[in-house]
Formats: sequence, structure tokens, C-alpha cells
Amino acid sequence: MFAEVIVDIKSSNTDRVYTYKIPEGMKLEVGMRVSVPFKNRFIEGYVISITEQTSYPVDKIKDIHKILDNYSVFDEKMIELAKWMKDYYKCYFSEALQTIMPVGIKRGEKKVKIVRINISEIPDELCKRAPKQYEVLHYLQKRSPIRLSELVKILNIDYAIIKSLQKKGYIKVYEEEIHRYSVKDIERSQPLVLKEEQEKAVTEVKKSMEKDVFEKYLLFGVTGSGKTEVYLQLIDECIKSGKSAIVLVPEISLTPQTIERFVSRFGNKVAVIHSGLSPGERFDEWRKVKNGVVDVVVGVRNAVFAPFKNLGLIIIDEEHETTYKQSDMRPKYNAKEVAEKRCELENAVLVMASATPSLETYYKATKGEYKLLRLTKRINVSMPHIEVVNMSDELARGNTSIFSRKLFSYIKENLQKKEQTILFLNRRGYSSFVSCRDCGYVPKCPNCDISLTYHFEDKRLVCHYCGYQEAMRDTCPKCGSKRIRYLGIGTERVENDIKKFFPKARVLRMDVDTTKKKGSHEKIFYDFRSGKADILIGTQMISKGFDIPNVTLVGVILADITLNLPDFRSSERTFQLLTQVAGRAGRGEKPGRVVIQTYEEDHYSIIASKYQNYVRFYNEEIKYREIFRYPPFSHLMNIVISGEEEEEVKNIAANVYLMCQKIVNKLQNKSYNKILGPAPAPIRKINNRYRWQVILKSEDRNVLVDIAEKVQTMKYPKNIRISVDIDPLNIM
Ligand SMILES: Nc1ncnc2c1ncn2[C@@H]1O[C@H](COP(=O)(O)OP(=O)(O)OP(=O)(O)O)[C@@H](O)[C@H]1O
Ligand SMILES: [Zn+2]
Ligand SMILES: [Zn+2]
Repeated sequence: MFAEVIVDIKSSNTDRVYTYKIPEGMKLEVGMRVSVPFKNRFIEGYVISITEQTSYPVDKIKDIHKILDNYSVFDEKMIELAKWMKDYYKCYFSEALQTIMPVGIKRGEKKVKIVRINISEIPDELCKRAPKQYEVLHYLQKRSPIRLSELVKILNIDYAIIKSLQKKGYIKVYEEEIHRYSVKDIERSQPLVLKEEQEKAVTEVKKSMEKDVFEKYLLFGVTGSGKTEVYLQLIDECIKSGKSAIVLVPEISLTPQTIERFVSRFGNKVAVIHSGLSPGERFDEWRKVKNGVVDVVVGVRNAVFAPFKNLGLIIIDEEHETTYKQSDMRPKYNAKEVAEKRCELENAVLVMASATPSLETYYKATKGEYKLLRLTKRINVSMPHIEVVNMSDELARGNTSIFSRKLFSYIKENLQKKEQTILFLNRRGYSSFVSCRDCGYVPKCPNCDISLTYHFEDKRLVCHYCGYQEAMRDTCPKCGSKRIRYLGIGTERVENDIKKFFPKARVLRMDVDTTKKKGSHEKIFYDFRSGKADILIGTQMISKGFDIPNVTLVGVILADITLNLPDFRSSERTFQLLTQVAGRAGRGEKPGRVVIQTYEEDHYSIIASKYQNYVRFYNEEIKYREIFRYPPFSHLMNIVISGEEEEEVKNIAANVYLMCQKIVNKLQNKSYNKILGPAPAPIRKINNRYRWQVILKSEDRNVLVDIAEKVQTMKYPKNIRISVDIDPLNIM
């Protein structure tokens, strides 16, 4: 018997199937991790099939060295999925398999020592004779069982003390396989009686699940329309029919509140995968799925690979979110596409959901590729009332503050009424940059081509790309002037001004700077929900998953920040963000108000947000996409060439460009193809590396895949890095 093995070496010449002999008696299965001999050493490999025959000369074939785990990591469908990823994203087979595999698998199963008290009363004489032992037992009376390591640490004791207590039979020490992460006991919730539109959606998807066929849905439901309850009831149906379900959510909406909603319905049948888990913890969750301990996984991007044997349903919440794409690492996969492929392989049902679907998804729904399900109404409450304020008018009337008169008076009213307010601004720090009033000098990051952001609290200038910091100076380093100007605003500035105008208001801020510590995100959320603050200021972290009834006012300090990014999706992003943020207002009995401040009140993104009208936005935006042939009317590919010498980077970018052109010119089919560049990337330098890019647009994705393959197998000087992203969501 022979095994076909993919080896763990990342290069294009080893990216193929190797054949090994299975030694007599070895119980090898497809999908196992193995160690194999490879050029004088042993390396890791993955068995993708087992055959009886081979065309290789048998005497030249080496034996599998050993099996690494006592189970198979990939089933055949997962191997199939990896094959698809390798071809679709142009990565190595081993990279695709390793993406599917849980990080942490290499550590193996984790067993810990547990200590349990074995007597009901502590012998009196122990107190005098062995006070340390007494202390341990005394502690165990309150807390037993406990991990040995924890006990030793808390009481600062020697292991010998445990040994002697164990010998006397006062305690028991045993090994236990632990699941490092466990969901707390949360009160169980019952299914709600569905509203008409919810009922319709559930019934329809249920029908597909019963038929065991691959089907795709777009659940297009306004904010607060009860999408989550639809998910819960679909999952329930799925479990009842003996199958399992995956729910993907973006990291920022994986809030305690969201987790609570799933756990309260399905109890310990749920595993949660968030990015804060350690590799070991991730592996634990993976094993729970593998061993059939849970039926539901709620998690971020890579939860799409949860190894259920009988998958019935994948739900993708907030499907428009860009975090479903892995942009920073190979393979640059999109969990939405992987989910679709996985459902196809498993005959499962895919439900993508959003209040603001991505243009691509909605376009597919209009073409019938996804079945459209709609939730048009909020549950029991009405949509918030939205007003747009033009900040140029405010300036013209002499108001130079960051708050319009309207927003200011609403904040004041809300404070009086003891109702809560959310203020949103998608930029952290105090001001986006500082400049000298006399010579115009702007401090920039020495490593990146980007101006430094001023952070008021610690009086420092910070680079938001590489983290570089320097102290803010009182004088201009170029001309010595003391007249420093603060331009552009950030969340810290908003907090500062709120405190200035409303000194009695209790304020919380939620952004990258205030949530660095583990658990701080949760704390801010709970403090705000329980009414410990009147105003919450935040970046897009607060735009999702917040369902707080007492929030009746949402203020968008400046909508233009995302609108002006050099990206063809900036209008879409702005509309999505504004709709999501506005959706946080008036979710309880009291009606909600939203004030959007902007300098561009006539922009269709802002107008559509004002009327909360997705279709209006879509109809406008899709016209631009068609005229300029952007997705969904084409596929893009971004090739970034980076290196330390800009001249060299520029030359290689030119070579890449020429090669792309050659390939396109030779094409037989007359699809639309366009090559843009070579040009410096919008962020020209990051971490001391210069970046140039070539962007391709094509109607035919296969053309891009071909080019990707050629570009990636070309030879480059040592310091040059090439990054290829097909269907990128970010081209900065
Ligand atoms: N059928 C129902 N009957 C009563 N209450 C419901 C029903 N369905 C949902 N709700 C409640 O309505 C509120 C809004 O629902 P939910 O949060 O599920 O909406 P959503 O569409 O997921 O919102 P968003 O996309 O804005 O986060 C929740 O408090 C939920 O418990
Ligand atoms: Zn100056
Ligand atoms: Zn930097």
C-alpha cells in the first residue's frame, strides 16, 4: 500500500504529491499527519490518499516514518476543500491544508493535574505539626477541585507538601484532559414567537435543509429586524435533523452579548472561536467539534473550517464585513467563498445576512444566484429618525466646535432625560495630524509614508501603521515656532471636548487605545449597558452587535473620514458604517434619533443613509461600478512589490507589469482586461519597505489566476517581496 503525501515545504517545486510506502502493520488513514523522510531529514506531511498501486519504481519509494496523531485530521471533503483553495487562491497545497488545520495541533492533547480534597474534616493536630499542610487543606475546603499548578502558585508552596498530603490520603491528585475555555453558566432562553417575515425566512430555509441540497440565501434585514432570532431557530432545526451548524461573525460583533444569545439557547452544544484564544484553546474547541461534543460553532473567519462530520448550515452574519477576508497572510482566502464551496461539497445550506449587503452579494441576489429573503421592519420599534447637518453651514454661522448646534442640544437633552448617547468617529487619537502654522512642517513616521497621529493623553505622536512613537514637542523641529496647529479630529478629541462642555457627563471611550488590555472591551460594554456612563465615544468597534435599549441618540461626528479614502469601495463603506451605527439608536421602547455631521451632504452615500434606504444606495453605486468596470463587473488582482531600495522595487514593478501585459496580449478570448500601474501604493512605505503596485482588472477570473501563478514563480532578488491578492478588499 502507498500513501500520497503533501510535504510541508513552501516552494513551488515541492508543491506536488509525493508517494511513500506504508510499512507493514502501520494503521494509516487518509487525512493523517505523518513524518516522512525527505532528502536526509524527516519532515511533516499530510496523507491525501491511499492507493494499492503506483507508477513509480517500487524500490525507490521510501517508507512513511511515523504517524503523528492517533486520528485523522482531514476527512476527504476537507482535502477536497484544500485542493479547491489551492487552485482558487493560488497557494501551495500545504498552505491550504495548514489553514484548515487548527493551530495548536502540534502541542497535542493537554492534560493537567487536578487536586481534590478527600476528607471532610481537617485533623486538628495538623495545624500545629504541619501548618503548611493545614493551610492547603483549609484552602481546598473552599476551592476543590483545583488545578495543581494554580494551587501551588496561589499558596506559594512546595510540591513536597502536596506529595505528603497525597500519601496520607487527605487529597487526591489526578490527571484530567481539560477544555481550557468553557462557557459560563448562562440562563437558558426559549425560542420567540416569530414575526411574519421571520417566519417566512425560517420556513423557506428549512425547506432547503430538509431536502439536503446545496442552496444559497441572502437574508437582507434592516438593523434590529430580528435576524439573530432567525439564525437561532434555523440552527435549532438543523440540530434536530441530526446535523451541525457554523455561524460566522466578525470579530467586533463577537461581543459577550452575542455569545450570550447563542449559549443561552444551545448551552454547552456551542463552541466559540474568537481571535483571543491561544493556540491550545483553539485546538480544544477544534477537538470538541471533531469529537461531536458540540453541534454549533460561533466564530470568526477560520471557524469556517470547523471539522463537523455532518454539516447542514453555514450562516454568515454581517456578510459585508471585510474581515472575512484574510488579507495579511497566504492564502488570501475569503471565508464567504470558502463557506460557499464547503456547503457545495457537503450539500449544506448557506445563509448570508446583512442590513447592508456588499454590492457583489446583492448583485448576485438580483441575478437569482442567491435567494433573497427580506426583513423590512424592526421588531416592535420604529427605525430611528435621521438628520444630516452640513458642517460648512455651522462654520459659516460662526460655530467652530466639533459639535453642530443640533447635536449639541440633543446631547444636552439626552443628559437631562437620563438617556444614553453614542458618539461615533472612525478615527482614534486626538487629531489626525499636527502641523506648524509658520512653516507648514508635518511630522511623519520615519518608517512609513504617513503622518503621525497626536495622542493627547500621553502627549505622544504615534504611527498607526507600525506603532512608532515620539514625544510631542512644544516647538517646531524645523523652524522653532511655537505655533502648532491640530488638524483633523479623533475620538480622544471628542472625549476631551465632551468633558469640556458637559463636565458632569459620565463618559466612556472605546477604541484600539482603550481596549488593549484583555477584557477591557467587555468591561466598557457592560459598564455602558448597565448605565454607568451617559455617553460612549468610539470608533467602528461600537457600530456592531450593541443592542442597548436606553441608547436614544447616535451622533456621527464626521461621516467624511471613510468617504475620502482612496478606494473605489469608500462610498459603500461609508454607507454601511452609517447604517450600522445609526442602527444602534432607538432599539428599546423610546424612539431613536441620529445626527450625521458632514461636509458633503449631497453625496449619495449620505443621502441614502439619511433615508435608511439600501436599495437607493445600491442603484446609484452599481451604475458607477458598471461604468468603471469595478466588481461585481470584474475581478481585481493587486500585486504589491516591496523592498528596501525604491529604485529596485520600481524596476521590478515595471518587469511585473510587462509580464502581465505579455500574457494579456496573448489571450485568445476577448474578455475585458486592464492593467493599471506600475505605481507607488497609496501607502508608499511601511516599516521601511517601499511599496509599488500593479493592479489588474479582468472579467475572467481565470486570467488573473494564471497571471498570479506566473508572477509567483518568477525569480526575484533576495530582498524583494511579492504579494498577490486576487479579489482584494483593500488596495491601500
Ligand atoms: N419574534 C420576536 N419577538 C419578539 N422579540 C424579538 C423577536 N425577534 C427578535 N426580537 C428581539 O428584537 C431585538 C432585535 O433583534 P436582533 O438583535 O436579532 O436584530 P438583528 O437584525 O440581528 O439586529 P442587528 O443587525 O442590528 O444587530 C432583540 O432584542 C431581539 O431579542
Ligand atoms: Zn515650523
Ligand atoms: Zn510607521
